[in-house]
Amino acid sequence: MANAYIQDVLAQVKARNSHEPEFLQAVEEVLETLEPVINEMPELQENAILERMVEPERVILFRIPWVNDAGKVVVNRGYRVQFNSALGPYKGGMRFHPSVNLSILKFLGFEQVLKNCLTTLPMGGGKGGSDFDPHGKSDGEVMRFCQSLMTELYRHIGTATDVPAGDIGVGAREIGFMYGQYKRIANESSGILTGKGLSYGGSLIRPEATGYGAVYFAENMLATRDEDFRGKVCAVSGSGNVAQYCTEKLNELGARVVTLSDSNGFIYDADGIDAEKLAYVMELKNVKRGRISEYVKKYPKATYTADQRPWSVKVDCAFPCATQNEISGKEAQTLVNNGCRVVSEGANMPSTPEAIEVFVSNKVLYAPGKAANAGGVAVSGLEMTQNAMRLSWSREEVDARLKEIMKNIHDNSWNAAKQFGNEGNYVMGANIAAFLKVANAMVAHGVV
Ligand SMILES: NC(=O)C1=CN([C@@H]2O[C@H](COP(=O)(O)OP(=O)(O)OC[C@H]3O[C@@H](n4cnc5c(N)ncnc54)[C@H](OP(=O)(O)O)[C@@H]3O)[C@@H](O)[C@H]2O)C=CC1
Ligand SMILES: O=C(O)CCC(=O)C(=O)O
Repeated sequence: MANAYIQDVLAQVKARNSHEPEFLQAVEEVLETLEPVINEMPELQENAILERMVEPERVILFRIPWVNDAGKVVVNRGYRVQFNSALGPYKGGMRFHPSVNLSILKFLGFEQVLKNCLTTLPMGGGKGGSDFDPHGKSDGEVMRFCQSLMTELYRHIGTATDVPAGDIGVGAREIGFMYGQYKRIANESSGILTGKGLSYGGSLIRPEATGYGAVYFAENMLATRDEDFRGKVCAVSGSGNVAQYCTEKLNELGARVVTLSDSNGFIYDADGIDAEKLAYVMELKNVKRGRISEYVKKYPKATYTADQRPWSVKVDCAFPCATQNEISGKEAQTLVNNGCRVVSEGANMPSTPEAIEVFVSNKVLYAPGKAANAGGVAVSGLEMTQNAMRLSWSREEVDARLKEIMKNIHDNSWNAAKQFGNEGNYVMGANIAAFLKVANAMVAHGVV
């Protein structure tokens, strides 16, 4: 990379955040694709736009004391990273997972700013969460934890300030508990969170949106080669919200999904995880809160491989829908060697830099998470719109809007890559399309 301004900023980011590997990875991945625009727009350097974009506007860190079922006081750490509000209120999920730290939330917040911009809806970017692990906790423990978290967080959020949502470990149950506590403290019913239940202001299709969106994006990529999903064999990783609805949509479009996973291993079902098997997985994961290994007891023709990810299986398409850095360079090469030609990221930053290099250099139709998984936050934006209008759209209407948004993100990313001489490179296209819009808004706002 030749551009001196980008190199200077990267060096500063590394010096200042040397203990934050995921954040550095996300920033480096974006900055190294921006050279063509930085070269053409000296005003960006004059306004220190890159320096400002890599620094969160605000980071809130707080303690979350709560009482477990044994009567013991437990203290977790809570965060909200309010990264960039140039385009609208901070918007992004809350993650509950023992691995949560500032590096992970800053990488997610940084990505969220660009992702939200791609949706074309007026949303800034943020992310938050806690090192709390919901696995193995009772509903009562999860409720007390969520109430304690919101008792601090409520003063930092608002419909025009910051609107959190779900992410890993935060689904309908957790959103409900957080919403209830917000309403109680603030004495108001408002669209303060998205991903809410339908009966109290949620949007139809929000639960499905991230998984469906990743498939819609891939459908658009396949269309550039006059192909569709019929008969395609697909690997999906994870077995949570995004993986479940990704599988549902792939089934609907005629593909055969042969894998799912969790943090302990993956299942392989050569016959395909059809609608009936998927309903079993949804009950297993969302209600019983069990492990994916239990699938093979119910469907003995399938196999379970402990401590492995599903990327060794021969597939046409891969949908990483679990977590960051879940595809190494070696695994990417295995996928490509086995004939995989489409990768659409339901998760945030699931491919390592080495894996991205393998996909791009082998001309895989590769959609980075900030483009491919933007459907979730897009429908969150639509939930905010419906809340503001105090009405609800039908399933068909929201799904049609989601499809249109995913097509626009695809086309805008494609066109930006083409304009800057790298046709077919969705990494560069998505980064440039989003960056330019955020940067221009920041220039317009002056030095803030
Ligand atoms: N929900 C949403 O709307 C959006 C989510 N995303 C991203 O999609 C991904 C999945 O989120 P979501 O489905 O909502 O989360 P869920 O909590 O519903 O599911 C997460 C899944 O990923 C697995 N997983 C989590 N951590 C790891 C790990 N370290 N190694 C292997 N597997 C892991 C979980 O397994 P286990 O149960 O063993 O932990 C589980 O199967 C995340 O990257 C998230 O940031 C992106 C956009 C929007
Ligand atoms: O719906 C939202 O606000 C955020 C979803 C999210 O966390 C993400 O896009 O990674």
